[in-house]
Amino acid sequence: MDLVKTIADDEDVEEDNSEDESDVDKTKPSVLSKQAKGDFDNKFHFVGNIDEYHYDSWSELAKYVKEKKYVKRSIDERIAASTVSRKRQQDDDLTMAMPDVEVEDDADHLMSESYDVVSTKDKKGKKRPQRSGDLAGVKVEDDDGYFEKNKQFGQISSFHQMNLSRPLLKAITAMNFVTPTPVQAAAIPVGLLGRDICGCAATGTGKTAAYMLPILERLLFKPHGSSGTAVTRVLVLVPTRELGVQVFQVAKQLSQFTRIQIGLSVGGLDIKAQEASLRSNPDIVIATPGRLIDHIHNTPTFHLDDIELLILDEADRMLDEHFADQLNEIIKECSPTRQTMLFSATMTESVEDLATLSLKRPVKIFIDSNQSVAENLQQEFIKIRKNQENDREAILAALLTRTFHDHVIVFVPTKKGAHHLHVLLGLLGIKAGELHGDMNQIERLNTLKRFKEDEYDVLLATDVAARGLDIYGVKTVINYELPNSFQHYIHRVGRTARAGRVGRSVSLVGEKERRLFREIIRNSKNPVKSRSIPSEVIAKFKQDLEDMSVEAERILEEEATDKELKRADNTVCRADQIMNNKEPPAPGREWFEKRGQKRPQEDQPMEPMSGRKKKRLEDKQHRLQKKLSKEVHPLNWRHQRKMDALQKEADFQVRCAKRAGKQPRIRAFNDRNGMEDHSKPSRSFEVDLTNTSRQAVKKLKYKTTEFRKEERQAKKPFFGQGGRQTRVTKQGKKEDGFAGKKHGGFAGKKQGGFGGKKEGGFGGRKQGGFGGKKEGGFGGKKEGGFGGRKQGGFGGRKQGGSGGKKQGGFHGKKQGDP
Ligand SMILES: Nc1ncnc2c1ncn2[C@@H]1O[C@H](COP(=O)(O)OP(=O)(O)OP(=O)(O)O)[C@@H](O)[C@H]1O
Repeated sequence: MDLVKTIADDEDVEEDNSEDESDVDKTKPSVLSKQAKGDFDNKFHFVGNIDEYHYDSWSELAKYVKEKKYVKRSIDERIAASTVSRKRQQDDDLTMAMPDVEVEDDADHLMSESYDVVSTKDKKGKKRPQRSGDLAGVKVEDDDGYFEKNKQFGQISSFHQMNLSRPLLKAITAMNFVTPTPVQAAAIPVGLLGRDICGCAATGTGKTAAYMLPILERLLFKPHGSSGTAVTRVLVLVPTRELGVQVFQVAKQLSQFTRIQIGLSVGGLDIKAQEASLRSNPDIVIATPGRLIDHIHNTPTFHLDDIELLILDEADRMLDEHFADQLNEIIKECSPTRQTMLFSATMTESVEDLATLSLKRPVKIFIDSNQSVAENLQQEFIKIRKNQENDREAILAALLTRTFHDHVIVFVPTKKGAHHLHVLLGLLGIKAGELHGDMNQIERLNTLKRFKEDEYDVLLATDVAARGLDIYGVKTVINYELPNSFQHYIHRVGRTARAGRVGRSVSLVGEKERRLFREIIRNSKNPVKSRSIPSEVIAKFKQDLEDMSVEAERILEEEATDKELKRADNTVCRADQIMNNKEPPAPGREWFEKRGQKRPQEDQPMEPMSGRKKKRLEDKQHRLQKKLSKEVHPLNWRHQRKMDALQKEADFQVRCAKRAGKQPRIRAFNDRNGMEDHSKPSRSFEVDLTNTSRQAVKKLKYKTTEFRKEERQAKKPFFGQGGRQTRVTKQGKKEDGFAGKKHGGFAGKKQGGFGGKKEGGFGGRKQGGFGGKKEGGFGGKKEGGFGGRKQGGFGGRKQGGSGGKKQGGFHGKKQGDP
């Protein structure tokens, strides 16, 4: 019998400290073991080097980027080609001129930055603000009782005190985060408690990790939603695409040792890849409002019903960008029992309103209202005098060539300006990239990637990069011109000196920007510096740039021509597709706002509509349908329109022919048409007969004469060479007649008559009678008779007969008979 062997006292026992994981698992409660299986990556292995932990989040992003094959040469390629040919030309010139002499550049000394004068500008009579407490400048507000005070705040000084799971702590170490930043120390414990947060912290203080860590911890602690199936439980809303991509990368890095799924839904990236990702219901979705609404409406199985955590990042910017309606729509779609965290760099009134609407008894964490620049930012300013405005390019070139060589972001006011500077600096040999709204999202992301990976030394950007962008190691921010407001300035210079690192900003200040300059000085805690570049250096760079301006123009023109050609090519391709494509195009994506029109919200009861309003709406729908059918089936639509016109004409002819075959009706005059009393219409005939007053007799006589005239006219032949009557009867005055005057008639061939083509009658086109378009009789449009529009007879509008408006007969307004 195999008994368990006991160990003898003198026996040597080999020490085995390793735990048998499977045994431990068996002793664990089932929920925990399930969690362990689900959350820890079984393929995980320890690595020897900490650098190996660093996660390449760009590769994760690759699936959302659909690379297009661009035929056109990139601007960098053009600059490189030009530089090579210029250098070759210069070498040739030099060899031809002085074959054996070594040339020393006289201007070499100008390249040394030691010639620049940098002086400190001290503020008069202003004391530096005092730091108070351990975490300077951090406040937890309890202003009006709506926000609750965070009692734990200030007690936490390390991530290990926060009860975070091991995979998260490991990721934090891998990202080289040693101690939490103030906003993280304050927000993470509150977030873990499941409380709503309204956070306000300056730019670059680590807000992303402050909300992402509690999210990840919650997902690890409670792996699946209440239903047990994969559902999207966390939604992070950000205002810009770049920020979305960045938050996605941070989230990926923090969750690298877990199995948490993260999806990205931002504009400009491949929509199909996003749809595929969202259909699998990732745990976290990071989105910009517009694209998210698109997916809610158009991606099957994707919805926000199971959202447990909603994050509104950079809320002030979202409200600035007029996302308010979209935000409301999204917030309404989320479950009302969710936890919400709102973060904003500034606490504006509209942000407070949003907080009141979307948060429940939030804890307000107020670190800094972003009213000053980072403590370790060195601010420098270069004065540009009125006559020096044209020197900005030369000054920038001097700064980038002599002083700030790499990791520089230059903020330029316009997209065009950024592009122009890209070419100029490129020709000077500076490795620069541009980032602005004229580029598509893929180009923008590529530029960012190349700047982050040190392929570019300088990033020329518009304000699109001013907020939220976190690029590791940016040493200098240069403001080519100061922005419009102090807030914008803080955001721009906040791209450097982030998370405790040092940085420098250099701003070119013109005469018109002096007011903002003074405001910056007033608000700066540290003394600022003034830099002046010697005039000979500026002159040298000005000359260099001037020499290159022709080449720069040529490159820009060449690029513009290429673009134009490409556009024309695209137009031809599209036209070709439309011509060849018989199939109706696939139905467009549904969207809640189209061309400024808001889609009626399903969850709101429709207001009762008045009859006129309803009619107008129906008409509009009808018109839209017509337009749509035109867009979708252009050929069918044209055919339909022709058929409608023919049908109308045929109906009209039938009606007229019927009328022509009948004797005109003898009617009593209805005094309702005259100026009589409208209140007693029914007995007017009797009244007329019995009324023996002088006025009544006169009137009756007049009417009888008129009636006889009409009768006589009616007896005249309707067909035949008719033409318009010179003497006008009931229908017209001078030029009209019932069946056209000169060229009219019902059946004329050339000059009137039925079916005449040129000057015909019935159906005549130009001067015809019945149905004639221009000078026709019956139905003529311009000078026709019956139905003529301008000078026509019956129904003519201008000088027509019966129904003519201006000089018409029966209903004529101006010169017609009654
Ligand atoms: N605890 C930490 N220790 C060290 N670095 C950190 C820590 N937390 C965040 N960082 C780093 O600080 C930088 C700024 O973080 P983040 O982008 O989250 O700031 P932010 O407040 O969201 O800024 P912005 O308002 O500009 O978007 C990042 O590079 C991040 O890696």
